[in-house]
Parts: sequence; structure tokens; C-alpha cells
Amino acid sequence: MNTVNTIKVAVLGANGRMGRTVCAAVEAAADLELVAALDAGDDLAQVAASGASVAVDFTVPAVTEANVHALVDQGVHAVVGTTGWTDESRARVADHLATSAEEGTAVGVLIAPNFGLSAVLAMTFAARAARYFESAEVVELHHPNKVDAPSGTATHTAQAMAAARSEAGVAPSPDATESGWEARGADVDGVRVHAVRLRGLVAHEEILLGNEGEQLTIRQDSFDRVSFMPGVLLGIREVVGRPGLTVGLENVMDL
Ligand SMILES: NC(=O)C1=CN([C@@H]2O[C@H](COP(=O)(O)OP(=O)(O)OC[C@H]3O[C@@H](n4cnc5c(N)ncnc54)[C@H](O)[C@@H]3O)[C@@H](O)[C@H]2O)C=CC1
Ligand SMILES: O=C(O)C1=N[C@H](C(=O)O)C[C@H](O)C1
Repeated sequence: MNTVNTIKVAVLGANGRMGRTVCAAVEAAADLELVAALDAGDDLAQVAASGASVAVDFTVPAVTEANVHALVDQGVHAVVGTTGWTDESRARVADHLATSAEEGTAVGVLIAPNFGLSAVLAMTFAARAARYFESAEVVELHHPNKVDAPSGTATHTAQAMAAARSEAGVAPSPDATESGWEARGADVDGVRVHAVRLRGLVAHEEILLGNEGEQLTIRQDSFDRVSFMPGVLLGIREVVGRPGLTVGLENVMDL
């Protein structure tokens, strides 16, 4: 039922695996109203025309930045789960938001590589633990329909771990590899990230930390896309009161 305090929500990528799940979650939430469900080929002008104050983007890495700029131009807050973001693309959004605020329209954008509570906690714990171990590697495991690798979650995790290790003056992980580097995964700021694609999986991450004689393994599993929904709904409710760019749900959760 429509109430005065209802947040009107548009979903971009509404026909996709995540988009369909988000539409159902928004429709089931008493304080949210789904007013637009758009997919490839639809005119983004429909977002503002629908009266949406928040748009949720679960599309593809190739289009998500352009979508966010279009939403900011329309004065619509954005909750973004799509991967593929870089320091440069995030900086362009932050600049756009600053300009928009100077011109009198304060818009909030939340970009989160993972909205699952277990993943957000795993990333946070990994960043805290990273400086206490000589070796640190990340393994991400996903369904085989995923188009990007390594995952946004694994990249975010490795970057946070690398920053914590660098700040603490930890030496690079020991590694005597002389050949076969392609088997050692991607190098994300000095942390090796390995990507597995396997039928039957949804989204999983394992962070491996090693010292002489001991290992810490931090693992999280999303068995179903409903696991991302509490985080997405929290993002929708919070972004309207957070002008500017927020990166990572951990900041919304005050972790
Ligand atoms: N942050 C998080 O918690 C999560 C992030 N993801 C990320 O979300 C993204 C989407 O994942 P899936 O739903 O599995 O992919 P998907 O391929 O099932 O869905 C993507 C949808 O976007 C649509 N699309 C493409 N271009 C568009 C455009 N210009 N405007 C509107 N819609 C457009 C496609 O037609 C498709 O329906 C990926 O980048 C994935 O890595 C996925 C799960 C959780
Ligand atoms: O494509 C997916 O499925 C997922 N993508 C995100 C990522 O790349 O980290 C989040 C989650 O892992 C599911």
C-alpha cells in the first residue's frame, strides 16, 4: 500500500538475475514502492518520469557508470551493485556529485561490491587480519555466467588487505615462483586473487592468511541471491540521507 513515507524505487537491469530478485524484494517491503523496472534498450528518462527518488543498478560493467551519471543528472539517488568500477570511474562520479551539490541538488550514490552481510563481514575481518600474516591470498568462486573476473568483492577485499599491510609495513607475501605466473592468479595491489567458475555455485569467497605453522581462513558463502537483499534494502533507505559518494556497505553499517 502507498503511504506518505514510501520511497519510490526504480530498478535498472530488472530482467537480470539480481534485478528480478531486487524487484521482488522492493515489492515485498512495506516502506518501498517499485515504480519503474527498466532493462537494456529502455529510456533512462523513465526513471525521473516515474517519480523514483532512488534507482538500484544491477546491470553490466560496461554501462553502469553512464547510468549513474544519468541518474545524478536527474537528481535521483543511486544504489549500485554492478561491478567493474575503478578508482578513476568512482572519482568521476564523486566530481559529478560535488558539482551537482554546488548547483543545489544533493544526490547520494552508494556503490557496494557486495551487499551480503557475510561478505561485508568477511571483507572487514580480512582487512583487520591482513597485517598479522606473512602470506595473504584470496580465492573467489562464482557461477559460470559471471562476465567479469576477478569479482568486485575479491578486488575490494584484496585492495583493503593490501592497504592495511602497506600501512603496517608488512613485506610482500613470500613467493619463490619463477615461471608459470599465469597459474598464480591476478595481482591486486600485491595480493594474489584466484577466480573459480563452477556450475552450481552462486557467490563465495575465501581469504587465506598464513604464518609459519598456522593459517587463518575466512570464508563466506552466498547460496542464494536473496542473501543480498537486506543489504540492498538498507542501501535504498540510507542513500537518501547520504549525499555524495559512499563506497562499500561497511560504511553504511558502521563496521
Ligand atoms: N553488489 C552485489 O552484492 C552483487 C553484485 N552483482 C553484480 O551485479 C551485476 C549484475 O549481475 P547479474 O544480475 O547476475 O547479471 P545479469 O546478466 O543476470 O543481469 C544484468 C541485466 O542488466 C541488463 N542490462 C544491460 N545493459 C543495460 C542497460 N544499459 N540498462 C539497463 N539494463 C541493462 C541486462 O539485459 C540484464 O538483464 C554484475 O556486475 C554482478 O557482478 C551480482 C550479485 C551481487
Ligand atoms: O556476479 C555475481 O554473481 C556477483 N558479483 C559481485 C562481485 O563481482 O563481487 C558480488 C557477488 O560476488 C556476486
